[in-house]
This record gives sequence, C-alpha cells and structure tokens, in this order.
Amino acid sequence: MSPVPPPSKQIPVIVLAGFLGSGKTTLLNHLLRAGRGTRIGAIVNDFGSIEIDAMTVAGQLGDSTVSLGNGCLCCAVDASELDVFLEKLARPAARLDVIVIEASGLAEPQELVRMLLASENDRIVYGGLVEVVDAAEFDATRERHPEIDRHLAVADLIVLNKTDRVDPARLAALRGTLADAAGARAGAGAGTRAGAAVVESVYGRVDPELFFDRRPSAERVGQLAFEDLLDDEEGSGEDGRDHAGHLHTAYDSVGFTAPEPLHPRRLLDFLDSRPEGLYRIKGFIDFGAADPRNRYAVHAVGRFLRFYPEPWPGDAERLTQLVLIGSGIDGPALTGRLAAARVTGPQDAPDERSLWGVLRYVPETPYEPGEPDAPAGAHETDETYESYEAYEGYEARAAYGER
Ligand SMILES: Nc1nc2c(ncn2[C@@H]2O[C@H](COP(=O)(O)OP(=O)(O)OP(=O)(O)O)[C@@H](O)[C@H]2O)c(=O)[nH]1
Repeated sequence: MSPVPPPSKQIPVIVLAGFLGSGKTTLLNHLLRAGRGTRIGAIVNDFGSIEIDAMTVAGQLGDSTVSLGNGCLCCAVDASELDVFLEKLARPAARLDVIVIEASGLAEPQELVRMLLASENDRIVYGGLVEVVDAAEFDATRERHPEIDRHLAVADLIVLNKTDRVDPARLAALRGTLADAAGARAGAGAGTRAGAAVVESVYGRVDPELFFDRRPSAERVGQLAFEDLLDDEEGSGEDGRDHAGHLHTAYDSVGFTAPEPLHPRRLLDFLDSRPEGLYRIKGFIDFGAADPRNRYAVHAVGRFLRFYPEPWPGDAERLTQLVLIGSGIDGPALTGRLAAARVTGPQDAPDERSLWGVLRYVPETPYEPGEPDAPAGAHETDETYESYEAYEGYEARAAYGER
C-alpha cells in the first residue's frame, strides 16, 4: 500500500486479514501474478496454497517467502519471531518492494499491526491493514464472530470479495452495512478518517496499485516474456477469469499538477474529507515556505495516509504532482478542490506551524540518503513516478487503463 521504493527507503508491510475462507490467499496470489516485476515478499501460514509459478514470474522464489506452518501468525509467533522473518525479508539483498503478511483467518489483525508498529526493524514501515470480506458469508460470519466489526473498524481498506456469489440487491445492502461498520471509528486519531474505502472483487482481482506501486517497466527487463505469457493465459478467459486489463476498467485516474505550493492545512482538509471511492493518492507535494527544503511524497490507500519528506533533488522542478485513483470519482471536482489548496500569494504563505498537521502522518526513522546499508534503489526516488509526466495541468482521464 505504499510506494516502490518508498521515498522513506523503508519497505511497506501490509497486513492482509479476513475470516476463514474469505479469499486472502486468492487475493495474495492475484497480487503476485498481477504485481508484475514488483518484488513482493509474503509471510503466509500455508505455503502450499501460494502459486509458486506466479512467484517465479515475479522473480521471488526461494527465501523471499517465509512459511509459518504453525498456524495463527499472531498467536504462534511472538514479536521477536516476527522480527526474525521481517529481518530476513527486509535485508537489502532481497530487494523487496513490499511485504504482505497474510494473517491466519482466526488472527486478530490488531495484534499483528501492534507487533509491526512495535518492530525495531527500521528497514520496514507499516503499510496498512486490508480486511477481506466474503460477500456471501458476511452475515453468518458476523453472527459467529461479532468481532468482525472491530476488524472492519480498524481496516484501512476493505476488499468485499466473492461479489459473484450475491445478487445486486444483497450487494447494495452489504455496501451499506460495511460502510457503517467501517465508519464506526470515525473521528479516531492520526492516520485515519471516517470509514475505510471498500473495493469489490471477484477472486481477489483488485488493482495491485491499490496496495503498492508497480516497478516501472524499465526495471522489469527479462521478466516481460513471462508476464506476456501470463497475460495471454489470463486473457484467454477459458478458466472464467477476466482479462488482466479488465481490472482497470473499474477505476478512474485523475492527475493534478500545480506549479504553486499547496497550503498544508487546506490539503489536509481535502484529505480528511476525501470522498468514498477515492482509494489511492500518490505523488509529491510542494509545501512552499512551510518547508522549502523538502518535497513530501504522499501515499494514501483507503484511509491510510502517510507523508514522506525528502530533500528536493537539485534538478527537480518545484511542482506538486498527484495521481488520484478511484471508482466513480468526480475528476473535475477533485482537481478543483486541490486547486483551491494552492497558495494564492505572499499573504497566504504557510509557515512551519501550518505543517504540524501533516507531520502527524510522517513515519519515524526513515533512511537517510547515502546511508551505507540503505536498501537497493534507496537513492532512486523518482523512478516510480514516470507516469506523472503524462499528467500536465488539471486533467481527468476517464480510464485508468490509459496510463
Ligand atoms: N465464488 C468465488 N469463490 C472465491 C472467490 N475468492 C475466493 N474464492 C474461493 O474461496 C475459497 C477460499 O479462498 P482462499 O483464498 O483460500 O481464502 P482464505 O481467506 O485464504 O482462507 P483461509 O486461509 O482458510 O482463511 C477458495 O476455494 C477460493 O477459490 C470469489 O470471489 N468468488
């Protein structure tokens, strides 16, 4: 749910939770397939259920995967053991872009999140909690496990899976129920907003960019042949699967570029009230006089929000460049609201105090550029953002697949 590589030079760790059989492994397999060259490290309970072929294609067979055959991750593995696994995955030689922990179907995700937040491994950064929900079984699961409401309330992103198994009326009712359950924590502290975003899926086929940025194609040389093959396979539809590209049709993408700095408070107002359906925001922000030295990479997935300040590269143009991805979003309205966050002149210039709200969302202990053991790619912060160049001015693109 974070950048590749993150401007903080830390590897995001995403927790994939959900009750038994909701589709976590299916979703993880999909990410491994559709994540293309992105190097995903997986910590799973059941090694046998992961598609090794897909992992080979993604170039991450072997000890990038750690099997926890002993069942429930958060009960059976104490914090020190989890740290051992994370240490292994996060070592620079593994060159991972993102780590996904599939929590056991019975695990309390909050425990896992707490363990991650308490981890002393400064190569990793908690990347958010994704809760997978079985649309067909939701009511029965909720009856047996009322604690599901608690999980939904703390999730950053909810994947409503198996929508093929319910009729449209039931689906509409579920959307309402989930929105209520997810909004139960409205008004909570930093890093949250009212209600996690809910994305719907069949066989876990959500766009991987909702979780993490893919590696740019230049980095995937040598793997493309495999991927093309896979795309062809998926595209055949013989197994009832959609074409890989069909995922994209469900999402809209909007680009925003501004030469003027943004006012931190007005931007936060925008982020705090971002509309449902706006799942993903990424890019760089210029806060002008509030912090002339640094640009701020922003990453939001669902209600998960983080800023990563980093010094402006010497040759970088001082611009704010954002990409917003969502479903059913109103591009002109969003870019209009962002435009209203621009600093209008010297009388409107933000000072350091205006930045305090933003700083609440900055994770601690990022790698310093030039640090001797910074992970591979730590100095190449602009490589992920090639697509931003496609977004000049305030324009909305109808189809995410156009990028
Ligand atoms: N019809 C339908 N079946 C699905 C969908 N997603 C997953 N399944 C099936 O549901 C079953 C459970 O999926 P898994 O991905 O193993 O679920 P899980 O959450 O990892 O399960 P546990 O590890 O046991 O908690 C499998 O048989 C999947 O093929 C979907 O969207 N629609």
